[in-house]
Amino acid sequence: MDSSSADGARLPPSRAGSRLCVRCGERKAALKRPKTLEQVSPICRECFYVVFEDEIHQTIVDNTLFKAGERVAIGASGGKDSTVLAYVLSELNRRHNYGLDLFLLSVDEGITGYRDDSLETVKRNEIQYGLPLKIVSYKDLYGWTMDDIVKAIGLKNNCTFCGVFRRQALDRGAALLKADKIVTGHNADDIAETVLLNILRGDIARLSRCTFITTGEDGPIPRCKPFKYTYEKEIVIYPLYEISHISVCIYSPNAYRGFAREFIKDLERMRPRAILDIIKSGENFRISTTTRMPEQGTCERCGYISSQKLCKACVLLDGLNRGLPKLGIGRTKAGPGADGDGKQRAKGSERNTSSLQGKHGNFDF
Ligand SMILES: Nc1ncnc2c1ncn2[C@@H]1O[C@H](COP(=O)(O)OP(=O)(O)OP(=O)(O)O)[C@@H](O)[C@H]1O
Repeated sequence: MDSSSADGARLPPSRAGSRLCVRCGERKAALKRPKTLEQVSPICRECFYVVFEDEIHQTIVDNTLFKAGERVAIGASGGKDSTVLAYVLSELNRRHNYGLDLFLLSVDEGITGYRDDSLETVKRNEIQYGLPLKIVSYKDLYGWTMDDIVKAIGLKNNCTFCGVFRRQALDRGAALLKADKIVTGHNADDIAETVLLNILRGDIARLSRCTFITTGEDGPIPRCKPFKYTYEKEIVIYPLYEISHISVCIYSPNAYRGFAREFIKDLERMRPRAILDIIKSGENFRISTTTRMPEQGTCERCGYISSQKLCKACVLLDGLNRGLPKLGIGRTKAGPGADGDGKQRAKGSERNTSSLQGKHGNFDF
């Protein structure tokens, strides 16, 4: 796979041959860990695998992410993060006897030339890792593919639909699997970006929860992020063998998140710790007691978690089915789920946390 984005991690050949790994002191150093460039570098490949996996195990243990006997659905997109997550989690489950039943769960958004390709990767992973795979599709769940939605609405707001539907589709797929938890491949870079984006949008509700390693404990199925402290650059250089499918969604304009991403990459180049520090800043934000937060309830129509009378997915679907696809797009004071008179559940909340255009339509996970 192309690891060029992990710039600086590999030692140039001349220096690689000349130094021993600072961890084992035996093998030749092969790379500088992107996360700890200055401190514990350079190390050999074998030691890199060990520290990479050990850190994830430690994150799982320190945060009590799982209990023995749980059924865990791995959100598997076929991309690098979730592919590495599926591999590492199945290894750690075996090695440390977590006692988990692991499943791959994929959402087929119906994006021709993108998701159909990456689903092939997930199908290969099903065999390679011996994990049962469940695929749920927007077409089956909502009657619309993303290709249909883009035809109806164009490229501008399509990420909003995709993000909202995917979130719920993962919940629905996990319910079909009778899963106790969903894990996703969101990594430290993703979380740092989301902290910044929520600050830039003044979205206090999301800012307060976007650094949580586990979310949705009050919802149908909690979600957790075992890669919360794992750097993207390390995920890129980790794979023991080729991950052939890395592609970018053909419908994602991605502009705003793209700026945040580039900004964080620049900071990381100057100071690798910057990513962890941004996450820490997000964690340490204290919300003023006068800030009223949205009240969590359930959607009157489909029963899914919602801070409005109707959940965002139902509002968006309503618009699509009524030929008014823009209904529910945008951030209105009344909010998409508000009833006719604009009444919300979030009494006087500073901001309605409805649709925010972003990588996945909002800056939540
Ligand atoms: N279509 C999907 N089906 C199942 N899970 C998904 C899907 N899309 C995203 N996810 C989950 O959400 C996580 C973050 O998704 P995102 O689209 O931000 O991709 P990413 O950061 O490029 O991750 P990946 O490399 O795994 O695609 C993924 O790692 C995966 O766990």
